[in-house]
Amino acid sequence: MLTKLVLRPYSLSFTIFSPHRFFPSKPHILSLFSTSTSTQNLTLTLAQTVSYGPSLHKGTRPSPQYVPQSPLKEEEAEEEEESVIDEDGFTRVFDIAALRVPSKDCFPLENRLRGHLLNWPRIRNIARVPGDELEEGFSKLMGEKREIMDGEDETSLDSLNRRIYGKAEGDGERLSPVLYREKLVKTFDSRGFANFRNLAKMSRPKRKKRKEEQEGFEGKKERRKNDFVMVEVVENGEEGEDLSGLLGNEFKGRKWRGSTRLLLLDEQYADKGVEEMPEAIKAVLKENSGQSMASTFELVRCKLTLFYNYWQMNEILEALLPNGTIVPSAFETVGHIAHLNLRDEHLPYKKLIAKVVLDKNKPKIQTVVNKIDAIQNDYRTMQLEVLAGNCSLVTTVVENGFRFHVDLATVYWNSRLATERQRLLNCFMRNDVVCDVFTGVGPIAISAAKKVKRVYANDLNPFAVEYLERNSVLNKLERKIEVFNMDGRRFINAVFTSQKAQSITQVVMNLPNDAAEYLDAFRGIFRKKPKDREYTLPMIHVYGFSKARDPEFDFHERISIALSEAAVDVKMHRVRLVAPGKWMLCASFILPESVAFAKTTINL
Ligand SMILES: C[S@@+](CC[C@H](N)C(=O)[O-])C[C@H]1O[C@@H](n2cnc3c(N)ncnc32)[C@H](O)[C@@H]1O
Repeated sequence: MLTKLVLRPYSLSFTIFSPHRFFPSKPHILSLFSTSTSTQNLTLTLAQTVSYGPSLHKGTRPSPQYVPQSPLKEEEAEEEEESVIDEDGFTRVFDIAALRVPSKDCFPLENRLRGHLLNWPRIRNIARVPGDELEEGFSKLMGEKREIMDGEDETSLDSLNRRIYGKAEGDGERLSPVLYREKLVKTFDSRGFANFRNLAKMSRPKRKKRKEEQEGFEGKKERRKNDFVMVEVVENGEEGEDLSGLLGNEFKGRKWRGSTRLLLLDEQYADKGVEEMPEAIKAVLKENSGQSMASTFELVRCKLTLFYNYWQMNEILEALLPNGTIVPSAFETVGHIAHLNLRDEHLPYKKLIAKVVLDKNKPKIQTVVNKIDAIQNDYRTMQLEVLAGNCSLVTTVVENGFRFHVDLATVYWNSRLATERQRLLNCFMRNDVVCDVFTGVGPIAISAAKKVKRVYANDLNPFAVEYLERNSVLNKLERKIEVFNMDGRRFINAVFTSQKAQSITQVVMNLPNDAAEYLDAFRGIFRKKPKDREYTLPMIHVYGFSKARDPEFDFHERISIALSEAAVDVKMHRVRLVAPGKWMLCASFILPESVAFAKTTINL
């Protein structure tokens, strides 16, 4: 139990501090956590002592301009048209240590230091250092430089110097633009502008860059759209003056290092010096410094920034929802639609929850809906409210290799029945003829059509029938499916009193609320047929719900009553628990001869 508390540090801080940080009134930008330094420090201290890995309650916030906002009252939340999440409020900066090494040495070292590297979810423990990539030709020269340092070849040093410093400008190679700028900077003094008239122009940021800077917050947002992590080296101020104004941010610091990589070290080494590092790291540094006079490995301090995109859905919702609220963690998906089933306590925050679900599951999820009411109508369609994303409820679902177009506004679909449909399909043989009485958009009928001889598929809902026809064509099975649009009882009567009856071997009745009561339609269906001939009596698969203590017994009773037959040999299968104590069952049995040839029939 203690561990659970420890893993949820936010609950500690929420209990201790005022909840006013979570829900602002208008404007509708939702932020989290107070910025009060003492609060933050205490939160950090608590969090840091109790958990490993990144957390919204650890690290620091990058911007000091954060303004705490007043709580969002429930009435206001209900009025809310659209929730906008303050994504910047989720940015956290972590101080970590890293070994900066030449890129070519990186992978062997990664293997060697594996146990000491940062092991945070979704964070690569190797990071690039922007702006230190080296041109191919130049890296050759760098190679030569090392040789020279070992005292092997002096002419290469000359060539390198000429290239870097323009020592023999005019007689040497042309300087690269970067090196040329570097040279200018070195010779720049208070009279610099007189000597180098173009220098001011060169150091002025390009128009596009300037525009981005002016846009500030907006510009940054654009840059971060798909980013979730950023690693920056914290340059040592003593190393040299900051030339970024002249040379651009990429050339901050004057040391030219060539292509390097950062091996991010475990968070426990964040503030440790070389002496406090584990032996493995010390050994690597020692070996390297022994190899040449200028050590190429160095221990550096880094800032690792995690953005809104990094945090998972539950982390964001835990931070945003009031303390004690159960965080909605699961949802069903139907094609591009995420289907929530929110509790009453979530309703004031429904748009906010939907926005997070959308953000965290894009691009697969494009629309987030919530079920407004229990399914009550004849067509078993759901009353849905679109909470986020596009409003289209028409989508395409792929199930067991078949594609189905569905419009959740007008037809029934339940992805949770996929396994059951597959189980049923496994019961069918090549020679079967299947009769699907409550077919919907055809998930059973269409997949069966691929396997069996023929399918008769029926539904009362004209929209479902339209989609069934479309889906038959979409899956190139329209020739094997005959479609009907009538009430289930009439349909049973119509097919079993026609020539088709001879061939039908399987009947599927998937309308769990009422299907058992439709079984009376089978009474007397063969009564007009000569008794001396042989008939195939179909296997019926009928679905039903039961809340009884013995659901099988209860459902069996209902079937017997509907068939007016005391004992029926039934095979029961529990499909799934649809609610606490409520089972969905499938009963399979061969239609009893006494029922098929009964003299009494129902009135249609
Ligand atoms: C639970 S859905 C099952 C659909 C399909 N078998 C599936 O697995 O997705 C029940 C279907 O029965 C249809 N239905 C409801 N009452 C009906 C009736 N009296 N006659 C025929 N179809 C009916 C509904 O329109 C709905 O498509």
